[in-house]
This record gives sequence, structure tokens and C-alpha cells, in this order.
Amino acid sequence: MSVVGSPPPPCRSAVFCNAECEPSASPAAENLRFSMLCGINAARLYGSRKRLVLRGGRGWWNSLKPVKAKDDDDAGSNHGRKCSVMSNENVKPIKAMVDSDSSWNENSSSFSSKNLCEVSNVGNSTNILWHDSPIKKRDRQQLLQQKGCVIWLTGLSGSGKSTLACALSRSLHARGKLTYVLDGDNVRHGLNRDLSFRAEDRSENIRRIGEVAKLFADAGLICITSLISPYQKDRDACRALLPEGDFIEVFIDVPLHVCEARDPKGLYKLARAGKIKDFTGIDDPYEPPSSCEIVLQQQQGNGFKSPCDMAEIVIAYLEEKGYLRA
Ligand SMILES: Nc1ncnc2c1ncn2[C@@H]1O[C@H](COP(=O)(O)OS(=O)(=O)O)[C@@H](OP(=O)(O)O)[C@H]1O
Ligand SMILES: Nc1ncnc2c1ncn2[C@@H]1O[C@H](COP(=O)(O)OP(=O)(O)O)[C@@H](O)[C@H]1O
Repeated sequence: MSVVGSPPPPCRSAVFCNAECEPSASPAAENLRFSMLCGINAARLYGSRKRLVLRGGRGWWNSLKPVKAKDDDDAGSNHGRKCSVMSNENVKPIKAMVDSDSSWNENSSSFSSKNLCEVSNVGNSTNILWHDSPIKKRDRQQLLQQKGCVIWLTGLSGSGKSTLACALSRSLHARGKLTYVLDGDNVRHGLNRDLSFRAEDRSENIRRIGEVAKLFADAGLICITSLISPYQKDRDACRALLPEGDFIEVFIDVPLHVCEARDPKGLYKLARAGKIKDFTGIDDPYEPPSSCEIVLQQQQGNGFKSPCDMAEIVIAYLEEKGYLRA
């Protein structure tokens, strides 16, 4: 958490979305001379109620003085908060939308926000700045008449993930819904071709696909992932990337002996013979979800639920939760 007045050293910029001037302070936002803000070297305002980017040298944060920060009622954004900042007593206040978790700390009289401090260091990426798009997720959802989400299929090799992913995408497509399948095998042909099946590589595989799935969901698509994703903590990390409810974990609960009997690729046989190491279920663990949105047990009487029946269960869930309308 960074606080105005004592930001981390590399942080020298702030982005405020939907910035506007206080009506009492100035009749037109264009009239505001942001470049005159005390200590700020350069500032740009795109339009009257759009996006304000403030950049400044080390120390300019000290000149910013927050006057209020409160939840935004009319922002139309779940993450939106409205705040006002002043550079000093002589400069007019600016109302600004900050996209995510910013908070006004009454006790320390400081405004703390990761968005106030938009130029940041993430992993090995330094001095990076988040750019907002004028077209939002809700606009894309409106266009597509659906809600973006991730259907995360998990289960042993041979449990039926790929088959269900195909059945689901076919059925949703027939209803006019836009889907995209991210299959573990396929993604390992490209984006994740550098990854093995060692535990840390599996985690990285899941992390990358979780991030890609998040982008697809943000694009408004119903993204179906088909990965063993054997470790609970990795699935939980992907869940945490998405807004509440948008990560729909589906456990295809087919016992090992059934998967092994199917063995469509002959991999279990090779694993049992020691020719493949770290094979899930044989010499590498599979951690079943402790709690997930849908559990599909294939057994139905003496037979199996068909892939189409399973797809219908998932689609009924999507329907009930409102994902098949904007
Ligand atoms: N050691 C080992 N363990 C498990 N699976 C293996 C292994 N080696 C190769 N394969 C093949 O890779 C497919 C699983 O890839 P995933 O990306 O889904 O795996 S993981 O989520 O990273 O664990 C998996 O595909 P599915 O059978 O569709 O699950 C296998 O075909
Ligand atoms: N619901 C089902 N009932 C019976 N067999 C199935 C079902 N779903 C998949 N299968 C069969 O199980 C095997 C493995 O399916 P697949 O979708 O490739 O699993 P995974 O992607 O989890 O490895 C295939 O031979 C497939 O035909």
C-alpha cells in the first residue's frame, strides 16, 4: 500500500479515470490548468470528464493533499471510488474516479491507493503504467448479450475434460453464445511449450492460463479451460484473479481406475511402466476441489452421464446465475 507523501521511490505518476473539475471550482474542465498543479511537471486531460494523467518528479506527491474519498454511487463500476485531491490550498480541487481499491484513512489523514501510484513495478517489469480502455467489459457484454466468465474444468487425465469442453462450447455456440476453449494439451503446444510437468511448471502453466482466461472473460467471452490443474492453491489463485462468481470451478469426478481403464492416449500404461515420470494420479498428486461450484460424477445408475448431459448441467448453472444474458 502506498501513501501520498511517502510513495515508493520509483512511483512518479497517477491516473485518474473520469476526471472532472468541481463545478464550484471551475465551469469547464478544459479551463483547469493541470500543469500548474504545484510540483507537477506535466499533466494531460483528455476531454472534460475523461482521463487525467499526472506525472511528476520525485517529491510531487508531497504537494498533493487529499480532501475526501468516498464510494462512488454513479460510477457504474464495481471497483469505482470517487475522490478529490488538491495540490495545495491555492489550487482547485479535482474530482477523480480511481478504478480500484483506494481508501481514505481518516486516522492518518492520508490517501492510500495502489491506483494513485499507477507507475509501478510488477515482478520484473519496472515503471509500467496501466492504460484504461474507453470500451468497458459491460459494453462488450452488452454487444454479446452474455456475461464474461471462466468455466474451469479440472480432473484427472482421461476424466473427460476435453470432451466436456467441446460439448459445452458446441451447445453454447448453438445458443448464440461466444466461447473459447483453452485446453492444456493445446496451450502446451505454444504459449506454454517451455513448461514441463514438474510441480513448479504445472503451477506456472495454470497461472498463465488463468491470466489468459481472465482476459477472455474481460473480453466478455465464456472461457472454458480444460486442464488437469491438480493443485488446489493454483486453482484458488486463478479464482482470485476474477470478480466474485465469475470463476466457475467444475470438478469432473471420475475415479483413477476408470480413467486408467479408458487410457485413450496410452499414457497411464507408460506411467505404470515408469516410462513417464510425475504422472498425475500415479506418481504426482491430484488434489480434488474442497469446494467448487459444480461436481460432475459420471456414474448414473450403471452407466455414465453423457457429455451432452453434463454440458446441460453446466449450462443450467450459467442460465441460473445470469451469464447467458447481458
Ligand atoms: N506427467 C503428466 N501428467 C499428466 N498429464 C500429462 C503428463 N505428461 C503428459 N501429459 C499430458 O498432458 C495433459 C495435461 O496437461 P495439463 O496442462 O492439463 O496439465 S497440468 O494442469 O499442468 O497438470 C494430459 O492431457 P489430458 O489427458 O487431456 O488431461 C496428458 O495428455
Ligand atoms: N461422459 C463420458 N462418458 C463416457 N466416456 C467419456 C465421457 N467423456 C469422455 N469420455 C471418454 O473418456 C476418454 C477421455 O476423455 P477426454 O475428454 O480426452 O479426457 P481428458 O481431456 O480429461 O483427458 C475419451 O476416450 C472419451 O471418449
